[in-house]
Amino acid sequence: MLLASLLDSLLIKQVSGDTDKVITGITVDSRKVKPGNLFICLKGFQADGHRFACDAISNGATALIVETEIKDVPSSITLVKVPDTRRAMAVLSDFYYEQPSKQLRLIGVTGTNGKTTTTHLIHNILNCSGRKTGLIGTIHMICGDYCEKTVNTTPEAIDLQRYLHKMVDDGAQYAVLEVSSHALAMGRVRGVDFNTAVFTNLSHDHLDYHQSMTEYARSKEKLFSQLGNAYGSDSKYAVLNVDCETSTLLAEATTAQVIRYGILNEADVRGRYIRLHPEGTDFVVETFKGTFQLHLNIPGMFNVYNALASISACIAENIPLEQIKEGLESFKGVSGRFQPVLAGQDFNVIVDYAHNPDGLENALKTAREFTSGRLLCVIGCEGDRDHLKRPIMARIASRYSDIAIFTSDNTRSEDPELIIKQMVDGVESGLTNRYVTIVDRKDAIRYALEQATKANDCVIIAGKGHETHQIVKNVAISFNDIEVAEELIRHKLVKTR
Ligand SMILES: CC(=O)N[C@H]1[C@@H](OP(=O)(O)OP(=O)(O)OC[C@H]2O[C@@H](n3ccc(=O)[nH]c3=O)[C@H](O)[C@@H]2O)O[C@H](CO)[C@@H](O)[C@@H]1O[C@H](C)C(=O)N[C@@H](C)C(=O)N[C@H](CCC(=O)O)C(=O)O
Ligand SMILES: Nc1ncnc2c1ncn2[C@@H]1O[C@H](COP(=O)(O)OP(=O)(O)OP(=O)(O)O)[C@@H](O)[C@H]1O
Repeated sequence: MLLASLLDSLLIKQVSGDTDKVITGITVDSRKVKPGNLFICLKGFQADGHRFACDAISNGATALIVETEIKDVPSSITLVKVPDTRRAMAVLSDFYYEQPSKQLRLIGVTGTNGKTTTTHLIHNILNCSGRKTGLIGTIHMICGDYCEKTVNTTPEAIDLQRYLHKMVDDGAQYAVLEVSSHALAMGRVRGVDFNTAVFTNLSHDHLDYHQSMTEYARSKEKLFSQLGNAYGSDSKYAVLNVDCETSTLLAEATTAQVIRYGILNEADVRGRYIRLHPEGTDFVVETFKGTFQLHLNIPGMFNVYNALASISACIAENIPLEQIKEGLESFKGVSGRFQPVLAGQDFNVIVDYAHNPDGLENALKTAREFTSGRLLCVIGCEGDRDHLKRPIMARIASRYSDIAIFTSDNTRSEDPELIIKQMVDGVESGLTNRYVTIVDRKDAIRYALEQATKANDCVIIAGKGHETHQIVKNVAISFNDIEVAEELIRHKLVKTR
């Protein structure tokens, strides 16, 4: 694309140098620059991208977007100064990739918990009903047979627009996206034209980044206030959880039509007569379009909410109820979300991605529903992330399980022992016999599995779900809870036979 026409999309800029040149791609990472690329200098959390301008030029960048002055730039390099490079990145990427969100029906899902599950449910319903749909989220970006691992829940604008463009190229009609609060606060989805925005819930998390729950809620609000603003166009829907009080704020923030779902309160889409069992859930779905009986293959009350959210989003998209039911009933779950480990043992082992207080409490309460024996919980708290949730999560783990094993989880630059100590501080005084501390995660899992002796015992390994690494001293080490548990169970079985 010609640089001059790309720059037309930016309202405020100061340009020096030639704009009559072809841009071969846009990037924010000097290490990924290819000849002819436009390099955008972003101020990050650890580094300032302006510092890498020279590296970008050495790797072949022919134009730079900057926010602050940089010196010694060769005259052959076009320099474009803007007030905010992050905003410019979103606008340029949207334009460079031919505004793909305008060519797809886009459903965005936000909330503290349930984004990955709900997006996968919606994705399954739409694809099963013959509507080609792409997905972008914490685990991966998928479109048809194509799958790419993702780094962030919601990618930076450049990657996000590239993924959407690929979906358009592949003939997708829909895209379903996880929209994190970080992404909303940083403008990663600026200019993205959502048709439907879904809210799951809001509870304590990410307070290292958002500072307060009010600020956290305000960033979620952006998705709903943005609805209908970008490109205007036809009807937009806000799908809100009526049992979560933040929904009131979101309903006030949006001009879109609201569809409310829930269990406890009156709603447009409501779950009734719920029967929970270890392998799943049965319930009746009452909607303004009709009522149907549903069997879900994923357990837990929280998954009833996720299903209701996905039903509401699909109703907003005019999908017939029979097709919604079919898509939900054929859904087998998401990797690392309340995933049973089946390695020949007679007790239950579950790997779950619960990594905040509400998620952990839900996971433990769900496990308790079908555990008449001992419930053991392996749990750690991440380093360099929200310190405040550490004692709360330990309190929940020791309250709802018979033995909580406090261990490490992506400790990053922090001392694992110190994180565990901060967790222990949260255990209620009467429950100090309910926990042990084992720093090494594999040893912690081994201990939990050794404690499970009866068929009605259950081990829940929480926090890392599908992840395939542990970040220790800022270095990623290969580690997967499911594989580790399987290996240890087989070893235990060999020993006991
Ligand atoms: C805190 C945060 O959001 N960090 C994100 C950020 O990294 P950063 O700011 O540290 O980047 P940096 O290392 O300071 O670099 C600054 C700039 O210099 C560039 N650079 C850097 C080095 C170099 O040699 N050359 C170069 O050009 C970088 O590409 C970047 O543009 O930019 C990276 C690239 O886009 C992101 O992958 C990274 O997300 C990290 C992995 C992260 O953990 N983010 C979390 C907080 C996050 O965003 N989470 C939410 C989900 C939360 C949830 O719901 O659970 C998400 O959407 O993922
Ligand atoms: N609706 C819900 N309400 C509360 N907890 C939930 C809900 N759905 C899932 N959980 C819990 O949260 C964990 C993570 O679920 P999921 O991956 O779907 O959420 P997420 O919002 O995508 O999380 P992240 O953005 O961190 O990836 C699950 O393993 C489960 O323990």
